Amino acid sequence: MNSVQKTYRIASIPGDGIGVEIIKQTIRVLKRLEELLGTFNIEFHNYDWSSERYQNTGEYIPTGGLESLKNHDAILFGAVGSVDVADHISLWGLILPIRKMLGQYVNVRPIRILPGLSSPLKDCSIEDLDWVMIRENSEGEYAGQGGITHEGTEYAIANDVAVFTRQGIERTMRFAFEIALSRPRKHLTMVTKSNAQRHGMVLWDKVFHELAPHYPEVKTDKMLVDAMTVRMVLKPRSLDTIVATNLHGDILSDLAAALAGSIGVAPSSNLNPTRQFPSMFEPIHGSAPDIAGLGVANPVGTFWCAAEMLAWMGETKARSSLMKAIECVCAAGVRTKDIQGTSNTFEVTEAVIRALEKELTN
Ligand SMILES: NC(=O)C1=CN([C@@H]2O[C@H](COP(=O)(O)OP(=O)(O)OC[C@H]3O[C@@H](n4cnc5c(N)ncnc54)[C@H](O)[C@@H]3O)[C@@H](O)[C@H]2O)C=CC1
Ligand SMILES: CC(=O)C(=O)O
Ligand SMILES: [K+]
Ligand SMILES: [Mn+2]
Repeated sequence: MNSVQKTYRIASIPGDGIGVEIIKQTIRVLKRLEELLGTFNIEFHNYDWSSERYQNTGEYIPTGGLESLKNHDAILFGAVGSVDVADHISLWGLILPIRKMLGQYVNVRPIRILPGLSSPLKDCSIEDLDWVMIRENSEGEYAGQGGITHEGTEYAIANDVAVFTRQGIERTMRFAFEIALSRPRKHLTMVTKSNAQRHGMVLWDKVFHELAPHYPEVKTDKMLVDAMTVRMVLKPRSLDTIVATNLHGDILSDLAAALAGSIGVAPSSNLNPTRQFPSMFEPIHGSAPDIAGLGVANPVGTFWCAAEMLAWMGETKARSSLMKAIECVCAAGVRTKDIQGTSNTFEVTEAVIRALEKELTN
């Protein structure tokens, strides 16, 4: 080992359900990649923040936990959610505080049809679906403001207040314009529901139209979210980079993943573009209680996350090696059931490790 090599400190938070299974396998892949390349070291620090921990101790994140995360280069996250804990408790106990408190204000969700996979859309080729969704990740519909009055009575009244700030919108959109600019087609589609929601969404539209002239090379258009679902299904090729609010981006990215073959292959990067605090990389899917513990979860989305994490840390060669290995394994037909295969999580992982070995030891 070369002592001047860069060592990355990665916090790993497997969480719940299949999160535990896929993070374990992703760490195996990253460790092998580190050995094969020999150009950097990765130090993993495991955090047992889960619903089980919550049930035992009353908290997901212990006192000082968020501070300790800050002392890392990146965070690798699985999923949170358990049948034993209400979903709003688990989300607000773990994943949402990390995104908010670490300033991870954009969620970048690239999606395309990996080699060997197919879209459920008829006649949709690999070239037809290649998108990056930029989701606002710290406010909007998931701001967390609201409350309930007369709880438990027939007069119960509850509200969730969506919060849109000019700064929050603008920083997300600038990021989206930059991503659009970096892609060959330089096309950005902005999504809202500014016909029915007449304040926050209208501000969102306004900021977009103000910023567009500052990016003259980027072709822009605007969609209402309902019609956007139709366009994604019927005219996938007409889309490239997409920017949407927290809720819309959440929903549309699950649809995007399904259109590209499976929710199990889709990655997401919760980025703090200022780099003041670490960014967090997690597959877009949840803890999948219906298949948890069976060893059949698709690990590809989390492997792709690991590739994005390496790129974020500047390891572009490691990223391309890992993506190549993932694509090779998908193309060769070593796939889990959700993408029409018969292999399990471990077998797909082994195949990716073998592909890396083949690629990097010649
Ligand atoms: N960021 C996070 O940690 C997220 C957490 N959740 C939580 O996860 C729990 C389950 O949520 P659901 O709505 O069921 O969404 P989900 O994404 O966990 O599962 C939806 C469907 O996709 C399948 N699926 C998901 N990932 C897969 C993979 N890697 N391989 C093969 N199949 C896969 C599942 O088996 C299930 O049928 C809930 O508690 C929810 O709150 C949901 C989304 C994101
Ligand atoms: C919570 C959730 O569904 C997501 O971040 O995608
Ligand atoms: K996740
Ligand atoms: Mn989601």
